[in-house]
Amino acid sequence: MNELEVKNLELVSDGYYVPLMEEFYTIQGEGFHTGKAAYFIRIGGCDVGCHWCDVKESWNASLHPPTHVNTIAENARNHADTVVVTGGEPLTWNMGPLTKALKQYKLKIHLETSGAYPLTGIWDWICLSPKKTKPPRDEWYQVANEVKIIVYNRHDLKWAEMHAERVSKDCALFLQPEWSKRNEVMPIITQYILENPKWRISLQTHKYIGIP
Ligand SMILES: C[S@@+](CC[C@H](N)C(=O)[O-])C[C@H]1O[C@@H](n2cnc3c(N)ncnc32)[C@H](O)[C@@H]1O
Ligand SMILES: Nc1nc2[nH]cc(C(=O)O)c2c(=O)[nH]1
Ligand code: SF4
Ligand SMILES: [Mg+2]
Repeated sequence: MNELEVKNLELVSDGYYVPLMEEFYTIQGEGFHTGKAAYFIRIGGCDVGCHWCDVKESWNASLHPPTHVNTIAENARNHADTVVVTGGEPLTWNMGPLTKALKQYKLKIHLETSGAYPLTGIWDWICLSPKKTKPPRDEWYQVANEVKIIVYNRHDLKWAEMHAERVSKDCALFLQPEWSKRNEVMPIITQYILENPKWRISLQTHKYIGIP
């Protein structure tokens, strides 16, 4: 690490600054809230290591500028009443300060997480997307509002059921094709949902319509 990278990591250590990769106003493309306008806040830093991750540029936190949570909240308030905090893995960092700053403006705060790290922050909606390389910590199962399993092959359906058994009874259950395997896994998913209708399909609709 060079001097600048070390300095950046020092700034983000308490959660008042976060490594901000990008922020953008778009339409939620996945899961329960698909189709809803939202302001996305993408935070850098992740060492979960999914080989098919579609934002690998987010992984190295020190490449993304430490940004004060009040600046992020100020930007967000001008766009939509819902923000989606994603990454990277946002829970790499203490999410207390960022969620508190967003709440000043009465924004609804949605989270995309793997659940690999401790729960911090105040959330209105939690999408838990478990990963085999670093499975969710116990505390995430009771608070997840939806679980979204990425299906890369047939074995992921067994993996999906393991998580379905652990979430609350109101938790919505989604199977989402891994993007590069979508043509192969779509028939497997559709057949599985017809036989197991507690599951729903989640497509990455933003990729089909060509928006961020
Ligand atoms: C990029 S991740 C960031 C948030 C967090 N690290 C996580 O994995 O939940 C956002 C969502 O995209 C999903 N995702 C990432 N790469 C994907 C891919 N190649 N195909 C389908 N979904 C993908 C993740 O499972 C997660 O639900
Ligand atoms: N439109 C849109 N919807 C999304 N839902 C989850 C996303 C993510 O990368 O976390 C995402 C994304 O990157 N774009
Ligand atoms: S946990 Fe999320 S951001 Fe991290 S590698 Fe996996 S999909 Fe990508
Ligand atoms: Mg995405």
